[in-house]
Amino acid sequence: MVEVRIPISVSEAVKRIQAEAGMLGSEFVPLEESYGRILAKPLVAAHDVPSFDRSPYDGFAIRSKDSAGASGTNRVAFEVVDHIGAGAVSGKKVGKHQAVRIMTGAQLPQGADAVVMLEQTQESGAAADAEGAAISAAFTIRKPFEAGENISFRGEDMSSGEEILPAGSLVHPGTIALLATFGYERVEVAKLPVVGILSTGTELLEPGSALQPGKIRNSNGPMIAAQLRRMGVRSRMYAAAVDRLDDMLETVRQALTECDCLITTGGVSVGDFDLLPAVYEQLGANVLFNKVAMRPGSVTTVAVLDGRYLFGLSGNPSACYTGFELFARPALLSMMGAERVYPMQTQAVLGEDFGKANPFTRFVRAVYDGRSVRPAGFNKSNAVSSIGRGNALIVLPGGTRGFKTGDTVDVLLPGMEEGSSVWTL
Ligand SMILES: Nc1nc2c(c(=O)[nH]1)N[C@H]1C(S)=C(S)[C@@H](COP(=O)(O)OP(=O)(O)OC[C@H]3O[C@@H](n4cnc5c(N)ncnc54)[C@H](O)[C@@H]3O)O[C@H]1N2
Ligand code: MOO
Ligand SMILES: [Mg+2]
Repeated sequence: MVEVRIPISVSEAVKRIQAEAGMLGSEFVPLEESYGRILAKPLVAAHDVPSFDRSPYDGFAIRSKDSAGASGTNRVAFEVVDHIGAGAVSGKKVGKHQAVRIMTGAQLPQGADAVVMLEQTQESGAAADAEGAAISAAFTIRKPFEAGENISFRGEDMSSGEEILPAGSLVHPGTIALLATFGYERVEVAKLPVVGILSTGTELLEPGSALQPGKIRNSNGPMIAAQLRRMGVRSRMYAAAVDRLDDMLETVRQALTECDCLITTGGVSVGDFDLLPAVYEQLGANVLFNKVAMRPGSVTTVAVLDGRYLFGLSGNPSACYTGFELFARPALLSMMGAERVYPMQTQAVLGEDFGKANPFTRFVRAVYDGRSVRPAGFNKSNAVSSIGRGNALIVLPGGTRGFKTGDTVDVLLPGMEEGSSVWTL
């Protein structure tokens, strides 16, 4: 008798998995190695940014009150008493009708409360500064300035003590800029899970091998390694396992002593050589589910043993890809305390009819161009082409109807950093 499995919804599957996520703890890494990691602590501003009032323009720092009454017919003149670039601090205090020639980023001199852009002045009386560079000794303006005009104020970006990012944030290039701003040489980030990958199937050959009758090359193993890498996690690749229970059990047992999580592919369905169900049983693992109301990947099985996840992804490549993004990735991110564990979602206009109805929720490998989305070709569970061509997954809820060109559909965007091929703005 073939085992009858009861399918659960995708969201119930995600919920059961997420409920099991244990935290991995944290470690310190050098700033330059923190890219792609998850912050273990909130990032709090250690000082005001900017930490001094500064000029946002190349121009002249003046006292605004001296500009009162300036107009096209009544130009007001200033004497230039100093000349500073960013990094320099003027020792002068700006007095009545005086100005300091100041470049973008330089600290505002004492006494000044406004900056006149170079373009807003008419310069006269050329002279030279200490280094011999030409400066204008005087200039006139034709409009009054308000106190605070053209000033980048201390603390306007961030004020000391303010929480800028919560714990669980992904360290992206902008985060690196923040960390550097506050002088972090080392950053406290979540430990990375050690993730094992075991491809199962007597039919599997390594990518370097010539094809043989009845055999195929193992594409799931390298694919999962890359899916992990895309989220900053390195993997431990186990040699593909033939479909023999004792060997497989031994490899899985070994892997569980070395890894926080083991991802297997293949052998989770009801076939005579689908041995993962027996492996889970022999290990005494707690199987969270073994059937999900989704296509592809309905046979995806997830179990836990001693706080370790066992992801039994389907052997079919499209199902394997989808199962990783929907189930394994969020779980691994939760182990790292990440804030945003689920794939980026959007909605788009369907660019092609999708006639067939299906009672299960479908995840169709697709190409998304920023506006519309269309299936990426041959789209069966065993397809490799559509995962290779696609950059998105169309989500078609289960039901009795098909979908038409122009329908608005939900879209998942794994690997957002890959970007778009068209400029949509
Ligand atoms: N009688 C039934 N048969 C099947 C059912 C079912 O419910 N009843 N489910 C089907 C569905 S749905 C799927 S999906 C597959 C799942 O199969 P398994 O997860 O058990 O995986 P395998 O049987 O090992 O392999 C399936 C398929 O994928 C190829 N494969 C396996 N590993 C890899 C790899 N590392 N790289 C590339 N391709 C791989 C394998 O050669 C098979 O062609 O079961 C259906 N059957
Ligand atoms: O699990 Mo299968 O991929 O639904 O076709
Ligand atoms: Mg099978």
